[in-house]
Amino acid sequence: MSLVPTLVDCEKIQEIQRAEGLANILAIGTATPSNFFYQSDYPDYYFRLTNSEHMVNLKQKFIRICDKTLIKKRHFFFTEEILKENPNICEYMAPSLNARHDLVVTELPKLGMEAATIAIEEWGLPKSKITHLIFCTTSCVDMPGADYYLTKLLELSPSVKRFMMYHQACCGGGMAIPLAKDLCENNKGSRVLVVCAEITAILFHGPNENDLDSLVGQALFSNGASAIIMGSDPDLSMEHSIFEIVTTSQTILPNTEKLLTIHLREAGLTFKLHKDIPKVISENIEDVLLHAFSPLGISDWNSLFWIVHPGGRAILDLVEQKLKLTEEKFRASRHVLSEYGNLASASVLFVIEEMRKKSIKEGKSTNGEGLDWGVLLGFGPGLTVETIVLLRSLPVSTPLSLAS
Ligand SMILES: CC(C)(COP(=O)(O)OP(=O)(O)OC[C@H]1O[C@@H](n2cnc3c(N)ncnc32)[C@H](O)[C@@H]1OP(=O)(O)O)[C@@H](O)C(=O)NCCC(=O)NCCSC(=O)/C=C/c1ccc(O)cc1
Repeated sequence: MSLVPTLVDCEKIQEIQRAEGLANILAIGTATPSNFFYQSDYPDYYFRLTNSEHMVNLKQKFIRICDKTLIKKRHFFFTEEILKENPNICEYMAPSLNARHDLVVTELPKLGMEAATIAIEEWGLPKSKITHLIFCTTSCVDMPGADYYLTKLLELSPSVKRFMMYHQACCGGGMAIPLAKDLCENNKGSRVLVVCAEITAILFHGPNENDLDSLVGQALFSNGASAIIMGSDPDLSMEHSIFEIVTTSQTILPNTEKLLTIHLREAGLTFKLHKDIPKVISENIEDVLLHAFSPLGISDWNSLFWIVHPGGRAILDLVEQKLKLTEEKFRASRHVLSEYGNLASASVLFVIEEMRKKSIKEGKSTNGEGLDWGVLLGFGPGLTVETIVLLRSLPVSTPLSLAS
């Protein structure tokens, strides 16, 4: 008798491996370093710390940029003490990659663990049920990676299947969800922990008159971690479904590869943020949405709830104007931008959490501000990638950890 499985057997095996339902978000956690600055105080701190007080005009420009961001505060891992011990990190483009990496590599999994622990606690099931881990960051590159150290810190099973997503920048969160969805839907019973953590110390640079893009970045980026647990076919006697992930898609915008570029150099991450990024995103956004939503017969953008990467105030303003959205549609994204700044890959999960929390607080009928359908948008480097995740928001059920 042959021991080689027949084609029919293989199909059966494949069928058994697949989940029945769509992937769901089952729990969320967020964390930030305790050290933070109010945006209004940041220009004084930044120019003093980098010994740049003599650049009077540039400081005035930085004050104007900070003011226009509509960011209220940002959390940072780097304290004044750490920066003073590492003057090369403050000096514009001085070789400093080793020092940055040595600081970030050990701290990043710890920050990720804080967010993951909150998500696991909310989920309420034993950690041994986590089958996959996706760790996403643009803050360092190392081996073994942050996924490995987080597995050890959380005491997950050594046979958890790990995926490390490096350097996807701001679309990282939006890219991790489609990967987790595929894992959930193709592996019956799997539970995927997604962690996005950023300690953007890797791109902290002193000011320079010839690098205004960097100056804009110094006014935007901040540190934090977010985590979600995803799974298909939730056991509703023990698990809460927050959002169902219906479809995902990704698009490269034409002729945009020079608009947002990020390079790993001896001085850390250097980047170009073209002034036209908000305009180009807004000009393309309707086509991207039509492509994603026309199969569902949805074209009234105000009928959706919106989880948009808070990349910068101007991006939110122009997209909102272009789609003729009412003011409250980007409330959750604007709130996250104001309270935390641009958290790169971790941002969109902060927005999901903010939307869910507010929906519960206001007694809405679904986690998506009382609406059934919504969209998640992430904007990434290039500007070559747009990621869209469609969500069907499920009825509000308050997890125990949020009930008080
Ligand atoms: C809040 C901004 C920065 C300023 O507001 P505004 O309404 O445009 O105001 P202004 O036009 O008056 O600009 C204020 C000043 O800033 C200058 N400026 C205005 N954008 C610029 C500019 N890209 N260049 C260089 N000068 C400028 C502008 O020229 C002006 O200078 P001045 O006339 O002397 O006051 C606004 O432009 C804005 O939100 N821009 C979008 C920012 C943006 O591209 N966000 C990034 C998306 S990508 C991302 O999220 C992640 C990247 C990432 C990267 C690395 C990682 O590790 C992880 C992640």
